[in-house]
Amino acid sequence: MSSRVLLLDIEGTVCPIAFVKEVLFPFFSGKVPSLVSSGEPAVEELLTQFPQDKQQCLQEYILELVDRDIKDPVLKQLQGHVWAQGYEQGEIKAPVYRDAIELIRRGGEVYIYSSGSVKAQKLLFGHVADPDSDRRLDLQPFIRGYFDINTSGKKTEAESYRRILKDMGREARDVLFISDNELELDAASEAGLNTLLAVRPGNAPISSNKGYEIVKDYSAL
Ligand SMILES: CSCCC(=O)C(=O)COP(=O)(O)O
Ligand SMILES: [Mg+2]
Repeated sequence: MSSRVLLLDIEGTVCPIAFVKEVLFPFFSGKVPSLVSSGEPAVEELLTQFPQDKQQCLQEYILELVDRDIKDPVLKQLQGHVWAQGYEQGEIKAPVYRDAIELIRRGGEVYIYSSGSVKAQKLLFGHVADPDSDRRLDLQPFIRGYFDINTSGKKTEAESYRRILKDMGREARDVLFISDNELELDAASEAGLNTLLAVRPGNAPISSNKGYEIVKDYSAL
């Protein structure tokens, strides 16, 4: 398995779901009032992409998207913009699992595919909490490429994985996709990728009837 190209999900696969739901999302939600009134051109440009009938109640609309964990491409870009401040000011560090850090550092071909924007992904892997000190680790040099719902489409659609393979210039049989989400594995399998179901502490219970091979520890990969 070590020669395979790896395509890794983030939330529930390389870091705990709680980091996204209890740290990143609340950090963003707390900044929404100042975000919508910031007048920053880049932010304004994104806000205008939300539906016309939501323009009068943008704050409530954005907070509802976050609460319902809607994978909206505009929301994901706004989140990346806000999280940048948190990472750069040292308020946020990403608790990537120790065995995921080792897997990524091992020097194989590693790609990331997350609903979080490419900008948010680069921030996360550039600001990883060192499990052995209070320093931060930068894993970006070990990652070949990043894919998100803007670059490649929804993670639950096979076509998205076909686009990713084309961008990587790889055959499906050479790529191993690891995710905690069986719907994502369904789509990746339909596109012909190899798959593993990540089972980590804090993940939602898995449905027992799909039969995906499970991985609980990445040290054997
Ligand atoms: C780039 S970290 C933020 C992750 C995020 O916003 C999210 O919605 C989680 O999606 P994933 O596809 O990584 O499960
Ligand atoms: Mg996930």
